Amino acid sequence: MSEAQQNMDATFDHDAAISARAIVRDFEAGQQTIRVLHGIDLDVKKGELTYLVGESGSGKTTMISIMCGILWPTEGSVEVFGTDIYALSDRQLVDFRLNNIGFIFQQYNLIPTIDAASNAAVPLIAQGMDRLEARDIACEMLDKLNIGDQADKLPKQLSGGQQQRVAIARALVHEPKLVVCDEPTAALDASSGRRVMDLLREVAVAEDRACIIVTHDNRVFDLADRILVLEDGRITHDGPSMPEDH
Ligand SMILES: Nc1ncnc2c1ncn2[C@@H]1O[C@H](COP(=O)(O)OP(=O)(O)OP(=O)(O)O)[C@@H](O)[C@H]1O
Repeated sequence: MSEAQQNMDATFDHDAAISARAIVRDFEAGQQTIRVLHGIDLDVKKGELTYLVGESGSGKTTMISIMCGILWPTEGSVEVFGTDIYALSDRQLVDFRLNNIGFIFQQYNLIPTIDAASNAAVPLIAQGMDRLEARDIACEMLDKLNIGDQADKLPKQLSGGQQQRVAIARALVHEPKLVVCDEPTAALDASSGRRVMDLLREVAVAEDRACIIVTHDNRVFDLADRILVLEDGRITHDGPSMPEDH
């Protein structure tokens, strides 16, 4: 192990759900290189609902994409449940994500040709579960999200908020240890938004699990255990509630 690797290793919090160190991310824009993240150190603790909050363009989506193994950092390292994810092979990383992480993104990415229950069952089927058994479990999750009666409908027959709840069911159905969400309540009214956050807490937060949520939604800020504020690619606040000047 190199000296640099040893230094990096010493600084990881191996007991965290996510431990990110010195994360830099650059994007090429024409002739220019734009630095979007400026050396972020960040731990997401098990048993907590953590929010990542910040203005549009501050780097939130970039940061969570790096933390869950779908966007390589330009510099830095990320451990998820003690595994250095960018040291894995591509195949190992795909398997790691499938078995450990549930995603809820701004675009719901539902498969248009299959119904809501089959969409929600996708992670279980990918893990090898029998289709009918997977569908039953998916229907239970749709019920918890108050859209059990929409199970047989295609995505295009659902409203935006209903499609979002199918995407949420798909993220939670295989009970992943880490749930990563980008604006999960954006398309929902206030009471549905709080219900989703309650469900995320119920399913995604436990002694050995964690959930990190990017949100602008000040209607649900009081439901977080911990709030991180990102400004221009740097963490400027880390505490149990929003800073007073926001
Ligand atoms: N693939 C890309 N190529 C070039 N620039 C990018 C790329 N992805 C993101 N950016 C830039 O990086 C910056 C941060 O983007 P990011 O989506 O992470 O912000 P955000 O805080 O999630 O914003 P929002 O709240 O609007 O979703 C923006 O200036 C964006 O234009």
